[in-house]
Formats: sequence, structure tokens, C-alpha cells
Amino acid sequence: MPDAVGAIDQGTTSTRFIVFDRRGTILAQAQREHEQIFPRPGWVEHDPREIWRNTHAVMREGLAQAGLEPRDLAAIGLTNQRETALLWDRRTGEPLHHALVWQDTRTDRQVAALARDGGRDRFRGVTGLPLASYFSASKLAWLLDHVDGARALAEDGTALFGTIDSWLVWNLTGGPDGGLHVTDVTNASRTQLMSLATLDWDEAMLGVFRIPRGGLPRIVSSSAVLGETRDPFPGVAVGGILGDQQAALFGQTCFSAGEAKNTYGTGCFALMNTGPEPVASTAGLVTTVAYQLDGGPPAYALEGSIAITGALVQWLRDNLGLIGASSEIEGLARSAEDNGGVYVVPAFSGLYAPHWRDDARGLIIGLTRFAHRGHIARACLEATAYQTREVLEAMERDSGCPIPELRCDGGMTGNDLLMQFQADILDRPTLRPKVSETTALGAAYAAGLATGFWKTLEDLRDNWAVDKRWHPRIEAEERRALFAGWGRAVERSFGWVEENA
Ligand SMILES: Nc1ncnc2c1ncn2[C@@H]1O[C@H](COP(=O)(O)OP(=O)(O)O)[C@@H](O)[C@H]1O
Ligand SMILES: O=P(O)(O)OC[C@H](O)CO
Repeated sequence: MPDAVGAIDQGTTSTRFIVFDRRGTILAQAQREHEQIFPRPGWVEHDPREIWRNTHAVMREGLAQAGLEPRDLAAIGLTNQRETALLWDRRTGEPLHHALVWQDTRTDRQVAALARDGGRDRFRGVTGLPLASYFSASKLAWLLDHVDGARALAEDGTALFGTIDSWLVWNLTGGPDGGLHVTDVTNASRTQLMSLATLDWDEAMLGVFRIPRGGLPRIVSSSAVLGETRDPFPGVAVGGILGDQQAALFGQTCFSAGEAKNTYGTGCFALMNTGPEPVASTAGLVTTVAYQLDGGPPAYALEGSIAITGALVQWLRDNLGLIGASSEIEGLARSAEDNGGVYVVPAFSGLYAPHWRDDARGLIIGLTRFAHRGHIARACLEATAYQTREVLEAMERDSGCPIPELRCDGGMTGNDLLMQFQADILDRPTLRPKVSETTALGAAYAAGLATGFWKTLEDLRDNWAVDKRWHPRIEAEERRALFAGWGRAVERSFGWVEENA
């Protein structure tokens, strides 16, 4: 009898395959990084073929590491970086262009033009999202308008559109030879083309972005048996798809309205389950689908999306060479007693929630002759904590639900200094669960529920346990002064990009 579930976690920087047992314990994991392609300032691309090759490889490696055969897996779940968009040819399986990554800002001007006529929030009522180059619709429009022949191929149904989940499920289930062309409600809710009320593509939105309906995937539940794998090994049920931030919410077992988590990866994404009705945001968050279990009613979420957190640490490593590995930032930051008055605002792709300012750009401010590398490193970590406080305050305003303590996960939660500072600046505890790979765990849970490997949400809750908790330690005045400095720095990052530049 199968006694494990596999999860593919296709993230912004790497692809993992993790095998879990019934207790949610990791039996094996394999991981491969892929290239970040920056053709011009503000442009970010991935090669979809590399992502599929890596997925293929980690699935084989993970299974071998666990000492399992495909028949030992009850199901496979998939979770993925969201919004990243691509087009491919259904006859050959070849992408028509690199995928445009969620952080890519090349469509800022088109988006600003749409906002001029009706404001940034003109589509919030239907889609839950403000107008921003972050979401998939403008990226798809760009591909259709700029790649030779793409629009004609999309109109006659030869070119298929998808976010990364669609691309991978299509390849996993046969590719040109009958591959399933689907996306789940959570990923679809990030395209800016789906109606939150009907959970279907919205004709008016397709019209606004001039997207032919024929190339779009079918929208399915997040937990449901969709079909079977054909590649890299045959016969395993594909039982669930969730966008990675929704998967982390699910993996943290935030199944009740008011429960929230924050995931610290390339960016930070705080989500609160708001129950069966979407909650409109007036504080700068987005309204999104949290999950839908096999044709049942959806659960919605409020989300505070922050574009750059761990990516700032990578930038210190790759672009400035201040550290050799991401984990070294902690030692460097500890070489300074405090931030020495230095703030880093990482508005590399503008600022997302709660500001939504495409015209912002990154800055380092507060420099004096006293400042050294340690202050910069500390300011980079602090930026993550300040941004998180901004979105949590917005979340409490929008939902009316206090968040007494914050469930945290993701790669940056291995950083003790950051987790302590986060508790300090929030004035409430932060905590990390035993299984910190909650994104993959959420996808495994969705897939395992669909095939009956887990029976109820209560089974999943029983698996959750705290690993570590950090309590606030600083005085109110210090907290106030630090956060006020952040606010001043953020204001100075606005308006750097001129609208018609
Ligand atoms: N100890 C650490 N301190 C600070 N940042 C870290 C640390 N370890 C990893 N990171 C950052 O976390 C990110 C990786 O986390 P992960 O959850 O794998 O992200 P993603 O799913 O977005 O690829 C990278 O941006 C990396 O720079
Ligand atoms: O791949 P991550 O963890 O950086 O998450 C990316 C988000 O889904 C973007 O919205």
C-alpha cells in the first residue's frame, strides 16, 4: 500500500521534490536551482525547458533517495511560483519565449495606461487585484504582442497559455501526447483574468487585455484527482495544485477564518484565511483564493505580497559580493550592534503591498562615514521585518481580526536575528513550525486529501507542531523610532521612475 506523497515545489529560484509520510515528516528531498535571466533592467525571465528538466530530475532523485518506487506514492501534488507566465506550442511542446517572471516590470507602462482610465483599483471588484505588472495578464498580453506569430497561434488554438503549474502538469501528463491543460483556482486568481465570484475566466477582463479564450487552461479545484503522470514515471495520481503562497497557508493548516502565516523566501507573502466570502481590501492588500477542495466551496484569503526580501540577501551575495552564501548575512549583520541609522528599501520591482508603487526604486539611505558592511547587512534583514509589519497592520485593518502571533516559514526563517527582530518590530511573538517546508507540505496535503491518503483536515492539523518561538524584547520607544525611520525611507523611494521614461 502506498505510504508516501510526493510534492513538486517549483519556486522562483529552485525546484524541489519532497517526499512526505503520513505524519508530514520529510522522507527525502532533491533540489535544483535554475538560471535567473535579466535581459534588461527590470526584466526577469526563466527558461521553461530548464524548469521542466529540473522537475524531471528532482522527481527521479527524490524518489531514489527515499528508496521508493512510483507505486509507493499515493499521489503527487504541485505547488509553484505564481503569476509567472508563458506560451507554448501544443504540437511540439516548445515554449514560444522564455517565461516572464512575476518580478518582471516590462509592462509597467501598459499597466499605468490602463490605470489612467479608471484608476489602479478599477478591476479590484472582479479580480481582487490592483493593476500592477506583477500579475499574469499584462505579461501574457506582452508575449502575444511581441513574439512573432504568437497572436495568430493563440487565436487558432495552437499556442497554449499557462502559469508554471499549467506548464508542468501538461508535461507531467503526456505533453503533446494528450497532456492535461489545467490550472487551479489559486493560480488562476493571480492572473487578473479570473472572476473571484464565478471562479471562471472573466470575458470583460479577457477583452481588456486582448487575450483569446481558446489558449487558456481549464480552471480546476486545488485538491482533486486530475489524472495520472506519464513522465518522468507513469501511473501516479496528480491530486492537487496550489500556488506556492496558498500552499504554505494550507501546509500551516490555516483552515479557519482569521488564521494567518507569513512565508519568507525570495519575497514575503503574508496570507490570512478569510473564509467562504472574499473580503475586499481598502488597506492595500489583495483578495485571492486560498484553496478549493474537490468542487466544494472556495476559501478566500487576504494577502500582503512583498516582492523583495530573500532576493535582497541574494543581491548582497551575487551583485555586491558582501557574503559568500545567504546564511552568512546573519554573522555579518551581528558585526553591527544596530542599523546605525541605515535603511535599505528594496524597491527593485517597485513596491507591492500595501503601497503598489511601480514608480519606486531601491535605495540605501542614512549613510554616514560611520556605516560599514555590517550595518548594510543588518538594514537588509530589517527591511524584511518592516515590510512584514506594514502588511500585517493592513491585514488587521482589512479583516478586523487581530493576529496575536505570526506563523512563519520559508528559507529566511533559518535566520535567528531576523526572526527575533521580526518579533521585536511587530511587538508580538513569531514562531516556526517543525516542518518548515510548509509550501511543499501544503501541496502534498492537497494531493493526499484528494486520494484519501489523509481523510480530514483534522488529520492534518494533528501533524502541526511548533519548533521555535521568538518573543519581543525591545522597548516601545525604540520600536517606534525604528519603524518611523523606515516610513521616511520608503517615502523617499517613491516617484523615482518617471511615468513616460
Ligand atoms: N539564513 C538566511 N538568512 C537570510 N536569508 C536567507 C537565509 N537562508 C536563505 N535565505 C534566503 O531565502 C531565500 C530562499 O528561500 P526559499 O524559501 O527557498 O525561497 P523561494 O521558494 O522563493 O525560492 C533566498 O532568497 C535566500 O537568499
Ligand atoms: O517562489 P517564491 O517562494 O518566491 O514565491 C513567489 C510568489 O508565488 C510570487 O507571487
